[in-house]
Amino acid sequence: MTHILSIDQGTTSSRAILFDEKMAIAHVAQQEFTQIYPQSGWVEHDVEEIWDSVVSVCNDVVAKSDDIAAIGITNQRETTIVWNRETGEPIHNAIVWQDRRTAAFCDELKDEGFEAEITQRTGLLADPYFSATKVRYILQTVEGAQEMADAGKLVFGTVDSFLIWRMTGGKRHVTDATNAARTMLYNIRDGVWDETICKRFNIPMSILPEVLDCAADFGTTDMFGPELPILGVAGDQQAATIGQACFEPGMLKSTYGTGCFALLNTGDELVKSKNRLLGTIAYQLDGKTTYALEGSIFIAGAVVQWLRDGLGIIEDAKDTHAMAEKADPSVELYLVPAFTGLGAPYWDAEARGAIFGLTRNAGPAEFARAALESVGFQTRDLLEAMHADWSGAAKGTLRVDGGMSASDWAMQFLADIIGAPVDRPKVLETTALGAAWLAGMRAGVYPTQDEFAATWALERPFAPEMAATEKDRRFAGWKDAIGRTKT
Ligand SMILES: Nc1ncnc2c1ncn2[C@@H]1O[C@H](COP(=O)(O)OP(=O)(O)O)[C@@H](O)[C@H]1O
Ligand SMILES: O=P(O)(O)OC[C@H](O)CO
Repeated sequence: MTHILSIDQGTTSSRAILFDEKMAIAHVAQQEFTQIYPQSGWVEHDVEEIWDSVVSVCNDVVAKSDDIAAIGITNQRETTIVWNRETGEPIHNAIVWQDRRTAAFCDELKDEGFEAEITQRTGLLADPYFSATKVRYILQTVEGAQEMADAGKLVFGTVDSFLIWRMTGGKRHVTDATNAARTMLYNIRDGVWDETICKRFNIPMSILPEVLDCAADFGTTDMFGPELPILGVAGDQQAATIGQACFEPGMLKSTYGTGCFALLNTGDELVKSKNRLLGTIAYQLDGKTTYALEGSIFIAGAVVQWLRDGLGIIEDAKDTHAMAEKADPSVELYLVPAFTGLGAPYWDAEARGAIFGLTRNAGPAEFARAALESVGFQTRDLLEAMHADWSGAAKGTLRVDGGMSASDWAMQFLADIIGAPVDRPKVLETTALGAAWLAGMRAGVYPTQDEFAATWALERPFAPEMAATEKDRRFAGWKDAIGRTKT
C-alpha cells in the first residue's frame, strides 16, 4: 500500500505520521525533546536534538511501509536556526518562537517608527515572536558570525528549511511561502525577501532560503533507503488550516495546543488589521497566494499543564473536565494566563499572569474551570478583533483542533462564550494531514483541493447554549481582568 510520510516538527515534540492512500493514519511515532530556558523569557532548542528526534521518529514509521510516495513537512514556525554553509553545523541553539530576548530591540523599532514599515511589508508587528530579530541577535552575539554571514558562509532557515537542508545532504536551501511569511523579512504582498527590512537588521540576503509554493519540489532524500521526494511544506498553523480544509474566504480554524492560533481565510485580500492581528499567508498553491488574518495566543493548553506541573492540582489534563463541572458557580475566578506576556490582540510582552475573584471558597475545581474558561475568553478576544477588521469574517462556524480541543467542557464553553457553533473534526491530526495532503496531492496520490475539502468529517458539533446576557456579563468580567493585568 502506498503511503505519505508527514513530519510534524512541533515546539515540544517531533512526530512522524504515515498516511495511507485514503488519507487515514496508518502509523505514528513521537519523541519529545529538551526545552532549554537559559534565562527568564528565553527559550532554546538543541538543533541536533531536534534533528535526532526527527530521524528517529521517521525511521520508526518508515520501517512499517515498503512504498512511500512522498514526504510532507510541517513545523513550529518562527523558530530560528543559523548554520554553516560548508559544514551544516548550527552556530547557535535554535531560538524558539516563544523567546522574548529581543524585546528591547523591538521597542527601539517602534520608537523609530519602523513598525509601520514592517506591518506594511510583512503583515506582522515589531515583536520578538518572529524570526528577524532572532537572526540579528545570533549574527551580533556569536563571535565572527556577522563577518561570516557577510561573506556568504552562513545560512538561515526556519526548522523546515534546516530539515530539508540536512535531508538533501545540503543540496537544497529552500522554504515555503507560509514559513517565509513568519520571518518578518518576507514581503508578503510582493512575494519576495524584503531588502529594506534586511538592511535595517543588517541581515545579508544571501543567507535566506529560496521560497517555494507549499506543494513543490523541495528536493529528494535517500536517508530512508530509496530516493524519496519532499513535495509539501507549510508552517504548522497553516498546515492545520489546510488540514481543516478552510479553503473559502471567511472560513476559520483555531488550534489549541501549547498556545492557540486562529487563522481566518481572507482569500486574495491581505487585510490590514486595525486591531493588532497579523496578516499572513494561509497557503500558496500554483503560484497563487491565499492570505489569512491570524490571532496568536501564547498560552492555551499550557495553562492546563501549569495546573498539573506548576500547581499539582490535577494528575492528567483530562481531570479538568470533571473539576470544572463540580466547581462552585458562585465563585467567579478570572485567570489571565499571561505567563510569557499577552499575544494578540494586546501584544504586551511585559504582562504576567494574574487571577482575580479569589474568595475562601476558591479551590482546585474553581482554578481548573477558570483555566479552561481562559481559553474561551481569549478566543473571543480574537474573534471580536477579526470581525472588527473584516466584514467577510461573518461566516459561522469555528473549526477546532489540537490537543486541548479534546476537552468537551472547554469546547462547550468556547461555543457559549463566542456565541457561535464550534465543530470538532474526526481527524484531530489536522496539522500532519495538511502537510500530507500537500505532498500526496503533488505526488498524484491524493485528490484535488475540492475533493479533499469534501472529505472533511465532523466528529462533534458544540452549539452555543449560554444566554446572551450571561455571556456578555462573563466577557465583561474577563475584559476587566485583562485591563488590570496589562502593563
Ligand atoms: N482533555 C484535555 N483537556 C484539557 N487540555 C488538554 C486535554 N488534552 C490535552 N490538553 C492540552 O493540550 C496540549 C497538548 O496539545 P498538542 O496539540 O499536543 O500541543 P503542542 O503541539 O503545542 O505540543 C497540552 O497543553 C495539554 O495540556
Ligand atoms: O508547535 P506548536 O503546535 O506549539 O505551534 C507553534 C506555532 O507554530 C508558533 O507560531
